[in-house]
Amino acid sequence: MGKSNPYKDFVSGGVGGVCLVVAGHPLDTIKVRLQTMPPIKPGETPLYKGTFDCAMQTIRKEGFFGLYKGMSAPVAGVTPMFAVCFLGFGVGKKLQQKSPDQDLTYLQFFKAGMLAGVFTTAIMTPGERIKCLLQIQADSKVKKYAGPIDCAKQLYREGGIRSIYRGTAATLLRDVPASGMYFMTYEWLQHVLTPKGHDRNELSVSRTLTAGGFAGMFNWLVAIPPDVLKSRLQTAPAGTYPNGIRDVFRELLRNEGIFALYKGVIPVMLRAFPANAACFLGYEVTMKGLDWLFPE
Ligand SMILES: CC(=O)O[C@H](CC(=O)[O-])C[N+](C)(C)C
Repeated sequence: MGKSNPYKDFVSGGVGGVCLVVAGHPLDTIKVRLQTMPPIKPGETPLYKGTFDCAMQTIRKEGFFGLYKGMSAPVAGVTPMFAVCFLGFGVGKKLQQKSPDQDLTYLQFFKAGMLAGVFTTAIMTPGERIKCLLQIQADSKVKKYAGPIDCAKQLYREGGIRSIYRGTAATLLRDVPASGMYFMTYEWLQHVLTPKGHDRNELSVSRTLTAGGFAGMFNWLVAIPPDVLKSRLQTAPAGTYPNGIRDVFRELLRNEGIFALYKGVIPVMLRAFPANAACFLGYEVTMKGLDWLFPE
């Protein structure tokens, strides 16, 4: 990414977000279902044996578009969220530069990414709460929520704005370090993959996809433990965890052990690469188009 312009960052980030959702939602559904399936007692078989089984059961019972359940909420939420995220990253970079052409260190990119994580929380938290609740409604006969708007209304009726924003601390815990990792990895790989004597703006599609895909995977390496806690907190009935994420963590350690923090890691990683490769490609292509239409 070159010099940042807040308007262009915002628009290109939004396009990146749409690309990310379309490429990644099916595996996100599997991830949430694996993370929130009921714990098994000795002698019982788990609801899903793994990623493949969860995908097959979903397709068999709900059709292929069962994997796309709850997608309208992320498209509506992820588009502005990625717009704000890339805007936040641009602001974070600008705040650390003494002149617009000054190169940043990787630590500075990490800090700019952390700021992006803070920027996105106001949109991310309700979006994730609604998305997770819709994704775990597997059976259409016992559907509690008709869709994202209905879900938001019911949550508001039940517990006001606090209910809609349940999981804010968990979302910050996930996204601040993860966003730092995300942007730092992308910047680093772009630098590494740019051939000597060339400009990073000339980077090929395949190299942009590679840098974006790995940025997504490194983001999730950091994000997945708080994400497991967040998904459980956001989908539990009201009052289950009076002390929030700490209670979820204690319960998880007691009942399932530390490795449960990496539940759903396979679908997360399978989704992370294509989704974020698509996201950064969407961002870069849009940015190039905007630079062409509105040169600085
Ligand atoms: C945790 C998360 O939402 O990660 C985003 C990438 C993805 O795979 O969805 C990146 N970011 C946290 C920067 C929004």
